[in-house]
Amino acid sequence: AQDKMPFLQHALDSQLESLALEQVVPALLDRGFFYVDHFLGDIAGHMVLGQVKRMHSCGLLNDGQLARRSDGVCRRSIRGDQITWVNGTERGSEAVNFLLTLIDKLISLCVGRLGKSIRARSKAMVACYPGNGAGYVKHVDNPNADGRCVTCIYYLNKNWNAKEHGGLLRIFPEGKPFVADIEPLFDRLLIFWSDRRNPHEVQPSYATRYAITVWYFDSEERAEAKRKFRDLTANSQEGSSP
Ligand SMILES: Cc1cc(NC(=O)CCC(=O)O)nc(C)c1Br
Ligand SMILES: [Fe+3]
Repeated sequence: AQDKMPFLQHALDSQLESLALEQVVPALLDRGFFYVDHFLGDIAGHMVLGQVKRMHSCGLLNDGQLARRSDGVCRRSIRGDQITWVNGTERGSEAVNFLLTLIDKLISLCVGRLGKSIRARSKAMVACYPGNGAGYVKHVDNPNADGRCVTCIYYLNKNWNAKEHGGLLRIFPEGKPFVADIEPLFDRLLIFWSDRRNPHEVQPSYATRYAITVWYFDSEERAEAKRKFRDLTANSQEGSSP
């Protein structure tokens, strides 16, 4: 089927393959995170940005869901992003879908060498920090083996200047004497282990800050997490019946 593939598609695939094998895998194994600029290229990148802006302008991005405290106070300051979840098949998210297929290809090219069996991912979370100084407190994406093993974030912010706009993603690599400050630049793809190796925070943002995140599941860990969850709810059922 290779010879049937148009030249461009073939060239694209081999570019992704060398990105995966020569850059992503070594960086993830050595440092635990990696980012690449110009992932889609200007034209496709702008198409994704346009679709995200349209989602934002038609009010699709709601305030990030927060577990309400017992006193009902919603810690808006903890998480200031507005989000929506897309799977890419919705009308108006075709460019987002194209992005997701490329990230899927890139990750699938890496998994063999990462010693992980990644066969599934979350839907895509489209996030917007409105630029009112909101950020996201330091946290670990997957602190308790819920199955998420790799976090991929695609940034969409043209002419971002952290000195003026803040909004840095600061990663605190576990056990390392340094932090990594990553600017949320247009057409930048960031990949990192979702577990305790990479606590991270979004510093207060003073301009509109868009990002699209997907989480890839390690199938063993995911199955184990589901089993634990089933037991948990099963027990709680027993507990509740008189
Ligand atoms: C919903 C949700 C969002 C995020 N987002 C970030 O960490 C921000 C990354 C960035 O925009 O640079 N993390 C978790 C663990 C959950 Br859950
Ligand atoms: Fe996070």
